[in-house]
Amino acid sequence: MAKMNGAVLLEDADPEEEGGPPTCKFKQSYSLPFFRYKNIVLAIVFIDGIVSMVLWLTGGNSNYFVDHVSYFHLKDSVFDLAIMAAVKVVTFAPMTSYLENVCTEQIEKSRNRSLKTISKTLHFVLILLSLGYLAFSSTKGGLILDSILNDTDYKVMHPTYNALVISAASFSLIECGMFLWSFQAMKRLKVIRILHLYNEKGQEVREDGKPLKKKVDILRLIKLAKPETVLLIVASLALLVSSGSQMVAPLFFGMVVDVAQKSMDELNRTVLILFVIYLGGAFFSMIRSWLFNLAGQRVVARLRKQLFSSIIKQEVAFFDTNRTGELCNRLSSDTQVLQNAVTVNLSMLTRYMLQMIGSLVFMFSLNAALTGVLLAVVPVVTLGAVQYGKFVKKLRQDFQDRLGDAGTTAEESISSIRTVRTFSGEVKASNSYSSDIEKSYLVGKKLSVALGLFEGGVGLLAYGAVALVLWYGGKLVYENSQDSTKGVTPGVLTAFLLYTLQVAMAFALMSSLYGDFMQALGASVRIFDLLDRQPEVPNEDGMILPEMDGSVEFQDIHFTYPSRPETEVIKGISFQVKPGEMIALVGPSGGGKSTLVNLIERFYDPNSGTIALGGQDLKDLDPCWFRQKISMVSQEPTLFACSIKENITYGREATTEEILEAAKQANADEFISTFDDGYDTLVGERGVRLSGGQKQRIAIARALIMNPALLLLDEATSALDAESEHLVQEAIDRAMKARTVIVIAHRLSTVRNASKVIVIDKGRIAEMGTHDELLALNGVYKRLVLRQLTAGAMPPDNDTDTQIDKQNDLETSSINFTD
Ligand SMILES: Nc1ncnc2c1ncn2[C@@H]1O[C@H](COP(=O)(O)OP(=O)(O)OP(=O)(O)O)[C@@H](O)[C@H]1O
Repeated sequence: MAKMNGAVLLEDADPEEEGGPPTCKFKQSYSLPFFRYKNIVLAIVFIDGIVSMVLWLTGGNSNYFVDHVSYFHLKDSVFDLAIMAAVKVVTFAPMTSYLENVCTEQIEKSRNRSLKTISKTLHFVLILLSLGYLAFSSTKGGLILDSILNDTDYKVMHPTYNALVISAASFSLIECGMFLWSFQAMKRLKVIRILHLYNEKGQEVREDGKPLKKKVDILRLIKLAKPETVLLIVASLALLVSSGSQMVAPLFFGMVVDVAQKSMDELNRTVLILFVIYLGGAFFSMIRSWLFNLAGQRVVARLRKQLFSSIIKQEVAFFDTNRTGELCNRLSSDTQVLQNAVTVNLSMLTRYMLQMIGSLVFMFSLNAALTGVLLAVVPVVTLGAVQYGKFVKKLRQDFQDRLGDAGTTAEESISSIRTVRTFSGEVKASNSYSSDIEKSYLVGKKLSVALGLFEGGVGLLAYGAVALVLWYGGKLVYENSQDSTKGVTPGVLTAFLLYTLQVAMAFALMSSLYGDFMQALGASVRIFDLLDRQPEVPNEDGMILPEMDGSVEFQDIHFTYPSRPETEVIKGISFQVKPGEMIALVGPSGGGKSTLVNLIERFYDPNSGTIALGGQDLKDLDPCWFRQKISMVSQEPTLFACSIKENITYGREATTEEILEAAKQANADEFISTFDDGYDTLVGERGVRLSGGQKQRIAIARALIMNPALLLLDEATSALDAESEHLVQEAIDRAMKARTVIVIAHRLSTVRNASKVIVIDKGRIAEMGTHDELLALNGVYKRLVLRQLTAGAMPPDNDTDTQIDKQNDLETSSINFTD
């Protein structure tokens, strides 16, 4: 058994033993909650030790102390009790800890005899010891009490010594009770222990395998601002000065009230000082606010950059399960919440705390009794605010989540505006967004009431305190007017009231900051989760081959999409593509052709089997490097919202000549030249300002400029008009020359030219061979061809060859090899 930071790892536990861990695909470990028997006992024993020592050391005078040690007497000395408390700490604390360890181990190895014996002995010794301490302290207490009552010569001890005797007896009684209960408490360990599950990457997961949300890490949250330390130090100094001015100002305010009754000169001087204090305060407030906000902006900019690079590095499967809108929300609103939390809110918190503490110090110095009246209400307000704050935090979190959902819905509709328009989906989209917003509004409504009650409640209590102070202060001013040695002057009361207002305001604002902090803590969990996430498929590191010939080999590949783990999509596929070959993948829709292409790009890793590229296992190669050697042209290429030139050079930097050459090869130069801005023409979001055929030709140019060793091609099925299709096809044919090509084929001409045709059906290779060989097989391939040729009707077998011959004349026409 191994132990780590209080957590007991059970993965090594002996499976022979009864009570061993249940078989589970995750690694398991247990930890114990903090509030448990052992820690309570330790707390009691330590408090006993500290209280006894303090009572002993602070009682009597030094002679008394020496007398007690050197001339020990059971009824006159308490030295023995102090030593007893110390001995308790050094015996009970390690023994109880050891007992807990033994009993935890016993849960897994309940038949282990030696563990049983050790735990029984420990229980027994602890009970015996505690009974002994109880007997001693109570006997001593009884004897002293008897002497006080009946022995007239008995010299009563110092009060703290008497307190020590009472405390020793009481603590011994509590400890004895605790140890008598230890059998039961240790049995409960099995029930109270917390199970932790870890996946193979060491991430803590829930039972369903999903990663467990990490707890809030406040220290890490604050560390975000570490690079701004200098800025924050200067800002904090400014904060100190501005808070200082705020703290002394009421004092001078009070003085003004008092001196106004005496002399005009003094009044002028005091008001001038007050003015200078306010001026200085305003200047430093400005510096404070500027620097804290600046630090906040820098933190959030850095955080956003880090977060985006973490998101963009994630494996493709991550984006199958995480919605774009949700991720964008993390980037925009969650980071915004954090910006305020780690800088501005932190500064406000410090400011209000300083304001509160400073004001209270001044208030005490002005009048302790008045301050006492004020402080009587503070704990009530604090407790109420904290409890209510928790409730508000939950509501805020809920509100933020629902708002996030609405944002995602809006993003989806706006980014797919063409589809929305085509299907007249505006009303549907609006309804869907409205319904999401309605849900967030319902929570928002509750939140508004809760916030209102929160602020109102805290305000009522705070200003109630002010009213109380005013009444009591008024009484003191009245007393002062009757007898100048009593009570306080009106100036002191004024200053005091201002301080009270300051404390009340600081307190109320601090409680509203509490809500903001809670919101930031919630956001930080989500942000840190994303920041820490390691992509399952790495993007860098690995071998770089001296040369890449573009050959590909699949060996018994099985694959399941992580977002749909119950369906195996590829079921044991093996094939080889030699350098320079052109392989056509054909088969019914949903058979798994695109999935094979995704696997070559290592968008996903197969469940089993190996894929070799250039003769080397794909997993050993540097993904960044090999992806440079592969180009992919899909049916519906995505362009970025920048210029044509920038789109063509997306994969690598290129000279103007290279760009022109690639565009010419891709039959794109001609139409680009007709645009006013030529290669600098902006293509719009996802290339919306271009036609389908134009987009495809730019995508081909983008692929060609990489001069790939392996070209992955998903032929366009139809969508294009004849002229456009011809231009695209010509570009594709040119692109396919002199390199290894794997094409998801939809055209008979492509298939006929292929070195090998692989028919993929339901995740398996149904047939493999040349066009002619497959036709001769008279199987799936032939049926696919014929179904297309005869518009779905199956012709009689003897007509087949004639029809194929006819079709061969129409080599350039498009064939859809789908069901
Ligand atoms: N990202 C994904 N997550 C989960 N399942 C997926 C994903 N992409 C594809 N699939 C499923 O995998 C199976 C194979 O899909 P694939 O796209 O490879 O088929 P295909 O042969 O290329 O089809 P088509 O010719 O229609 O493009 C389908 O059942 C599909 O639903």
